Amino acid sequence: MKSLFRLYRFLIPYRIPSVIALLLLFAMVAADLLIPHLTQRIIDQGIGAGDLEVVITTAMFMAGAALLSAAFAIANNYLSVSISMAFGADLRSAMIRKTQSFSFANLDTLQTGKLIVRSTSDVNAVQMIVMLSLRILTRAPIWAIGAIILLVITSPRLAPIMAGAIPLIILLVWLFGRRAQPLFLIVQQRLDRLNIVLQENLAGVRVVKAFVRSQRETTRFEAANDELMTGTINVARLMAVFSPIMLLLLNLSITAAVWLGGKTALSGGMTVGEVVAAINYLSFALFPILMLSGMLGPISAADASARRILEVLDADTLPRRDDGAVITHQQGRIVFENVSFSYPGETSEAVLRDISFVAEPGQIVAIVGATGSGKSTLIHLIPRFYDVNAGRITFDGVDVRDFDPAVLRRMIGIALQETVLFTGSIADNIRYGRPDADDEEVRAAAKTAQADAFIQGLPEGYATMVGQRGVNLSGGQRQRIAIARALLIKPRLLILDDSTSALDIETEIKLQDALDALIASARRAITCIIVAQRISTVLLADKIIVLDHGQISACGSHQQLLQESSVYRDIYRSQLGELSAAEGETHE
Ligand SMILES: Nc1ncnc2c1ncn2[C@@H]1O[C@H](COP(=O)(O)OP(=O)(O)OP(=O)(O)O)[C@@H](O)[C@H]1O
Repeated sequence: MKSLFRLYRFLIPYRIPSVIALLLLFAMVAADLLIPHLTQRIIDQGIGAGDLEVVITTAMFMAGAALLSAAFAIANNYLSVSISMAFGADLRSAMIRKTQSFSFANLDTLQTGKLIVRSTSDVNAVQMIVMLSLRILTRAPIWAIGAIILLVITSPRLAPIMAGAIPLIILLVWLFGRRAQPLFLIVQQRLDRLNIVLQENLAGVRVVKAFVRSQRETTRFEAANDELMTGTINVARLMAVFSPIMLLLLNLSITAAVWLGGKTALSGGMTVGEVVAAINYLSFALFPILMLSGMLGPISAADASARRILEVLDADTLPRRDDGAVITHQQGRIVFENVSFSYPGETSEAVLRDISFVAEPGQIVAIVGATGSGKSTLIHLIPRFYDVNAGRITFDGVDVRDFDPAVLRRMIGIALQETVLFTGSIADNIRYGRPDADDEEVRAAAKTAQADAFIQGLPEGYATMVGQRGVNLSGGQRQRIAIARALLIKPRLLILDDSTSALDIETEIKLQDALDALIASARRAITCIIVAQRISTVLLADKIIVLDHGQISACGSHQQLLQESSVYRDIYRSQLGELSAAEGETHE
C-alpha cells in the first residue's frame, strides 16, 4: 500500500475539492444512519402507540434523510469523478515528462512496451482507486464505525454478536489478502508480458510476414494470453469462494441478531423497534466490511500498478543543470581522454577501453570497425546518451558532464543509426530540431543532404505527409531526411551514425561533396564525426579511427592507415578488393 499512498501526492492540487468530497461523505453517512433510528421511532412510538401523527412526521423525516443522502451522494460522485480524472491526467503527464528526460540507460531498462502499459492501464488502475477512496473506500469504514457505535448505544444486548462477527470477518479478510496479493501480482506481470509480445508483434509485423512466422507469433501471443487467463481465473476462483463465505457470515450474524433480539423482545427486554433498528445497524456495520473485502483485489492490483508507475517517476535520469557550462564562442573541438565505458548492468564487460583522440574544429573524423566494435557506443557518449565510466570527453575544453544535457545537445546535430520520422509533413520532420527555421533554410539543409530532388518529385513536395515511422519512404530517403534534420540546427558538431548506409554510392559521393562544401564555406567551423561500415564513405576523412573490440587499433588518414594498420587493410580488401599497385607500393 506504500506505493499507492506515495502517489496520493498528486491529489495535493485538488485538496480543497477532495476535502469537500469527504465532508459530503460524512454528511451522507449521517443521513443514512438516521434511518434505522427513525424506523425504530415509527414502530415503537407510532405504530406501537397507535399515534398516526408520529408515523407521518417520522416518515417525512425519513424521506428527507433519504433525499439528503441522495443529494450528497450525487455531489460526492461528481466531485470524486472530476478529481480522480484530473489526478490521472496529471499522473500521465508527469510520467511522459519524466520519460522525456530519460537517458538511454533508462530506456534500456524501461522499454517502450512497458512504458505504454505504465502510462495507460497502470494509471487507470490507480485512478480508479483514487475515485473509490473519495467514495466507497472512505464511506465504508465511517459507515461501519458509526453503525457499531449506534448499535452499542441502542441495543447493548446485541453487541456481543458484533463482537464475535467482526474479528472473524477481519481474520478472513486478512487470510484472503495474504493469499490474493501474490495472485494479483502474477496477473499484473502477465498483463505486462502480453503487452510486450503484442507491441513487438505489431511493430515488427512486416518482418513477421516476410519470414512467414505468423504461426509462431500467434502461438507466442496465445501462450501469453493463456497465461494471463489462467492467472485471472486463479484470482476469480479465490473470489468465488471468498465472497459467498463473507455473505454467509453476514447472514448468520443477522439471523443471530433476529433470534437473540426476538427472544429479548418477547421477554420484554427490548422493543420491536429496537430490534429492527439493531438489525439495520448490524447490516450497516457488516455490509461495508464485506464491500471493502471485495475491493481488496483492485486495491492490491492498484498498489502493484503504483509500484510500476513509481519505477518510472523515480528513475535516475540526467539532472537538469541550471548552473551548467555555457560556451559563447563554440569551436566544436572534441577530445576523448582515456575513455572507458560499459553498459549499466552487473555482468556487462567494457565496450570501450582507453579511447583517446581529438576531433579538431572543421575536421571530418571517421570511425570504422567491425560490427559490434563499439562505434555507435562511442558517439553516444558525446551528447551524454550515456556517461563515461572512466576518463572524460570534452567539448571545447569543457567536460561534457558539466553541461546541462539540453544545452550540450543543442550544439550537436545527430542522425542516429535507426532513422525515426514522426507523423507529419516532410518539412515538419526536417524542422524537428528547429521549428522556427524558414522554408529556405529547410530547403538548403535538404539540398546538402541530397534530399531536395526526391522531395520535389513527391506529389506534395515538402508538404507530403510521412506515415508512422516513415513507412511510405525508402530507407535511403529517410536517412537523407534525418541528415537534413541534423544539419538544420546548424550544429557545431555533426554526427552521422551509419547514416548513409542505405544510399547508393553515387548519391553518397554527392552527399560527401556537399558536406565538404558546407564545412568549407561555413562561417563557423563544423566538426563532423562519421560512423561508417563502408570504406568508400571515409576515404576523404581528415582522420580515420579504426576500432577493434572497443579499442583504437589505429588512427590516421586513409593513406597512413593503408600503410600502418592491418585491420584497416583487411576491411579495405574485403570491401574494395585487392589494393591497387599504387597503394600496394606504399606499405610493406
Ligand atoms: N544498449 C545496450 N546495452 C547493452 N549492451 C549494448 C547496448 N548497445 C550496444 N551494446 C553492446 O555494445 C557493443 C558495441 O555495440 P555498438 O552498437 O556500439 O557497436 P557498433 O560498432 O556500432 O556496431 P554496428 O556497426 O553493428 O552498429 C556490442 O557488443 C553490443 O552488444
